[in-house]
Amino acid sequence: MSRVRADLLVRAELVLPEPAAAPIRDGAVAVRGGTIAAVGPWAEVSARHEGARLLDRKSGGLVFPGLVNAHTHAPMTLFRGLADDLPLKAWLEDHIFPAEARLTRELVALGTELACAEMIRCGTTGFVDMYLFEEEVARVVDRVGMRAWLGEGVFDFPTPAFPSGRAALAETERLAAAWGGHPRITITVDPHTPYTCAPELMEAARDLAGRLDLAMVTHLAETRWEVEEITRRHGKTPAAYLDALGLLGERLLAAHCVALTPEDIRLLAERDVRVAHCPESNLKLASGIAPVPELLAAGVIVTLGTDGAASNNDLDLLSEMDTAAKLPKGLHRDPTLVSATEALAMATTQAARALHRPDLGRLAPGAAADLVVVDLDQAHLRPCYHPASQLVYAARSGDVRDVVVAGRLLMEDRHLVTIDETDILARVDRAARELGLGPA
Ligand SMILES: CSC[C@H]1O[C@@H](n2cnc3c(O)ncnc32)[C@H](O)[C@@H]1O
Ligand SMILES: [Zn+2]
Repeated sequence: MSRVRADLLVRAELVLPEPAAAPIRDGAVAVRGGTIAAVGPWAEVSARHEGARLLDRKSGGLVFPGLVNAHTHAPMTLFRGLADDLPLKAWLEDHIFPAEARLTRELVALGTELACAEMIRCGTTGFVDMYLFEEEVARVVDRVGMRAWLGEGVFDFPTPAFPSGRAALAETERLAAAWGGHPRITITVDPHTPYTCAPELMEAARDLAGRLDLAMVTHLAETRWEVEEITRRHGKTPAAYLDALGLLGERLLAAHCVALTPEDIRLLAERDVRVAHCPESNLKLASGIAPVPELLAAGVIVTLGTDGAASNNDLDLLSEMDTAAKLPKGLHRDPTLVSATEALAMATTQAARALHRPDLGRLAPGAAADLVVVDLDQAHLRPCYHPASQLVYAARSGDVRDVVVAGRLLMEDRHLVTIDETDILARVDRAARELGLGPA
């Protein structure tokens, strides 16, 4: 039988095609032209495919779908550890906004490259980002090879990037035209929050997203303060307020969703809004704990995000999955809530559903070739009864050995292929000193 040519063959001790699937022992993934050509036992896949390259991880390799960070602010790596142990409002208004006033395009690019290095090392292949000078984020993502959904942050006040929310929306339209058709980059419309955007700006964002058929990203119901403030201004909860403005729908990915009423949860489910749960950021800023079991029971698609590195303080989805799985167990004293499989699904298959990309989040013929190899040959990862359990409850970022996005190796044997990490670390330290934000 003649064999089909593949660009890359990955052989592994275990292949986990999707969170709830049975793992394939001595399995393989064949990659051709950025997509997956075959997944199955090595004997079958290698009988039908010859690979230009073989990544042989038969000894200790666990292959699984790449993780998607559904909510972050990548360039905020530059502000990691700058203002800890504060509540959201003081953190943002007294520390982060003043620091962001000093941002330049170059700093945003630098912070993004640092973020990409960190995320790839943690098994993340794609991320959803909202920030300032987002074109710089796009340029770095294009060069580094990750997958991303990127939106210029829209505020109702001037930022170093744009003088007004309207100007930021105009930039969004320009970005959508400039990056439309890119194989890995998708532009989104990103009004910041219900309390930093006036109703008219929210409506303009909604109209732009509808006209260009783009997804929207916003922060929603992050704190009790936000609920009180929006109720005072508009007489409604933030979710009901956005619904009255026509923003709630399957187009919207809403980050946080901590301070929700039972009616809000029903509304989000009815409108098919997608939620990016950010448990570690919510804990650190003392915002509270999102009602994830209730959202899941109502049928809401829940994904997982780290938020920015200034509120987390890392971009590690492996530890975020661990937190997401344990938090509801402790809160409700119920160990059955959010299983390891469900937590892994939030970062893979559910993220794909939330982002309207059925070709992501699983390893199957025709799916995008975004995959990760973890090295199981370590004391804290043996024995391996359930791969999903290992990934959620035991794996750490240093265990990630290889990362492939759209068929391209971005990390091979723990070496970042598309990022000069030594150079980035040196430049980041220099930039942090020059920014002069830390202690004197
Ligand atoms: C409009 S660009 C993004 C904007 O969001 C800020 N930000 C970071 N984390 C949070 C959060 O948890 N809630 C609200 N806003 C946040 C970031 O600093 C940028 O200014
Ligand atoms: Zn955020």
